[in-house]
This record gives sequence, structure tokens and C-alpha cells, in this order.
Amino acid sequence: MSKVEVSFTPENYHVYENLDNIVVVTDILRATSAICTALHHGAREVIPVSTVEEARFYKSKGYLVGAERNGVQLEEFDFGNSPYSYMNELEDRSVVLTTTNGTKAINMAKNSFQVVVGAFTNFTALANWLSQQERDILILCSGWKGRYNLEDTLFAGALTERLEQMGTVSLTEDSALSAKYLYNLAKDDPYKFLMNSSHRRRLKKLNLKEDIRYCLSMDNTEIIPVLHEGSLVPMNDQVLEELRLAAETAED
Ligand SMILES: O=C(O)[C@H](CS(=O)(=O)O)OP(=O)(O)O
Repeated sequence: MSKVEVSFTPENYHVYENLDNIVVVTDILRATSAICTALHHGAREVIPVSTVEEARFYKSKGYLVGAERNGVQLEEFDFGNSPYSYMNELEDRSVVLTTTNGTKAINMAKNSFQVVVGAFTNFTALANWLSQQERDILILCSGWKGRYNLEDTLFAGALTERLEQMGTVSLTEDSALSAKYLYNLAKDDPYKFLMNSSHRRRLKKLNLKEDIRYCLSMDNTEIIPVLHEGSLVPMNDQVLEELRLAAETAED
């Protein structure tokens, strides 16, 4: 049976890092929810970049670029980090995205066997796929500026519990167990549970209540974004085969 662990912050990632793992990166509020939304609405790829300078470079080359810091869209770019801005006119477009926490966490894990993006919005599709992989899983929470946050931990707990119920993983690790315990305290009403969370307070101040509701909604898409040559693309058999061949080549 596979093992699942949770890194509650990117700062702790080095403790858990194992290049053979599948890494599920999550940033519920809001980067990974926005990425799932963009791919669901037809974007060909989302290129996650860590810095505003990189985002500027892509903008100068004519890409559509989303850039957010501290919850606010940076003026010179096309989008911020609201999932609602990734619902229109993206058909077959490449989108570049930089956010305060999420895109950094994705890039941090880029050398792992596979990096996939998780959110409540693609929860069941992701769990079903993971349940077929027979490989250890690390859930990497993006947190907030290096700190722990509640919403990513709830997602980690929900996923852990689902994988346990499916018989995919045995919960031997304290990180996974504690995420699951926390999720069980929250699952009747995650929105209410997060009432006092720091991120919810931040976004509420910015009048982003609708975003929070959307990011906590389940199963809006079947798409599983997977990192392939630096881009997040919708997972399909061809992409998985290319990733498998690249991993084999790297081993030789
Ligand atoms: O835009 C967001 O929701 C956050 C902003 S912050 O963490 O409150 O500064 O960015 P994300 O990278 O999605 O956590």
C-alpha cells in the first residue's frame, strides 16, 4: 500500500522531499483553484512562475499573464488570482501565472516524479487518479508566506481521508493523520470552520467572499493539471506517456 504525507508549508518541503513521489500541490485560496478553472475553461496551459520579473518577461512576449501579490492583481497584467477571471476567452491560450504562494510551491516540487495540482474543485477526479498510481504521495500545502494555513490543511485532510476510504493508502504518518483529524472537525461546514482563518479574513477585506465560496466548492471539473516541461496542462494519456519516458531517460 502507498504512503501519504503532508508538508504543511513549503518551508518544510525539504524534510519530505523524495523525487519518486507524486506531489499534489494545493493552494485552495486561490492559486490552485484558479489554475483548475483556467484549464477547465479551455486554456491550453498555465505556466507557473515564481517572480513578477518572470511574469513581465512573458507579458513582453505577448502572453496572457495573471499576477497577484497579497491578494491584489498587479496593475500591468491581465488577471489577478480570482478563479472568476479565468472563465472566459481562454480557448487554446497559454496563460502565465504568478501568485504570492501557490506558484512558488509548484515550482519548488518540479523535480518530483509527477507534480499535480489539487483543489476542492477537482477533488474526486484527482482522488480517483491517485488511487490507481501505487506510488507514495506528498501533499504540499502552499501556506501563506511560509506559514501554516487552515484551508490547505483541510484539503490535505479531505484527500487523505478519501484515499484511505478507497484503500489506496495506509495512514501511518502523523502529518496525514492530523490533517484528517482537522478535516473531520471542519467537514460539516468548511466555510464556517474557516470563518476566523487568516486568509479568509484577508480576502474578505478585499471583498472576495464569492471567491472563497467558489474555492470551497467541490468537483467543478474533471481536469487534473499536471506539470509537463514547466507548464501545467490537463492530464491525458499522451502527457502521462511523455512524462513516463522522460523519467526513464533521466534514470539511464
Ligand atoms: O490571491 C490569493 O488568494 C493569495 C494572496 S495572499 O496569500 O493572501 O497574499 O495568493 P496565493 O498564492 O493563491 O495563496
